[in-house]
Amino acid sequence: MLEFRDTAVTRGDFTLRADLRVGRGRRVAVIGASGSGKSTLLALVGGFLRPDTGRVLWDGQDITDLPPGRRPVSVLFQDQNLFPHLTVGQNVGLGLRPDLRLSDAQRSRVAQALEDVGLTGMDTRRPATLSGGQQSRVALARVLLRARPLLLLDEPFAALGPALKSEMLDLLARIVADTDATVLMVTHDPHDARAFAPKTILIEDGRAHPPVPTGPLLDDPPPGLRAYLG
Ligand SMILES: Nc1ncnc2c1ncn2[C@@H]1O[C@H](COP(=O)(O)OP(=O)(O)OP(=O)(O)O)[C@@H](O)[C@H]1O
Repeated sequence: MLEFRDTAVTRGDFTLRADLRVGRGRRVAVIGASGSGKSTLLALVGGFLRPDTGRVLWDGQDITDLPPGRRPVSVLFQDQNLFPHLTVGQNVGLGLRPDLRLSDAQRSRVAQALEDVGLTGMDTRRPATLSGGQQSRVALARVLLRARPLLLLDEPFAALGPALKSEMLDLLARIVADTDATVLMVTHDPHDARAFAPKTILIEDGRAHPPVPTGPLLDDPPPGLRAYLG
């Protein structure tokens, strides 16, 4: 379980507060107006920001003071962070070893991850020679290989068209179900939230609210969220 315990962080004149729990293996959307603090919430989990007060816990263990690399977390941002000079296989292999000195068994795992995301045989290509959707798959394969229990997604597929985006969300949901990962996904798109996340954390007026069922929240949104969703 992921737990924010009376957590608060201030950035400039903005303060975000969170006191909530997300169960293991749950998929949760994070929704709120622009500038409401969605990326800030994820940064507290990833360890890119430290709270001014309160604690962040994973499975009862206090991770507040752990640096990002020692947290049980992997992150997928919109900018997929693929290295252009490395091949697809190497980009994925980075999920296992940053120095890319992979054993034969690790190479097999890279090949398997590429197969899982539908990119069999593409391991020697460079990212620039792939479509946007294929590049997203490479980034997803790398995240899968890291196999961390907590997955943070910040508008990961926003640059893709609607059909491709929904295909990627389906793929992600299948893979997440297999791995029992806990997922927090920032999205501006209510369709994505409904399709992917049974529950949603609403961020409003400087507060991240405990997760509530996504459908009812979006069917009858509070005024601020209604204005934002249009
Ligand atoms: N480095 C910073 N210094 C000062 N204030 C910051 C900094 N980064 C973010 N903020 C402020 O924190 C607030 C929350 O930002 P955050 O990026 O978490 O919002 P968001 O909900 O992810 O927004 P968006 O949907 O536009 O990406 C904003 O009001 C922003 O101005």
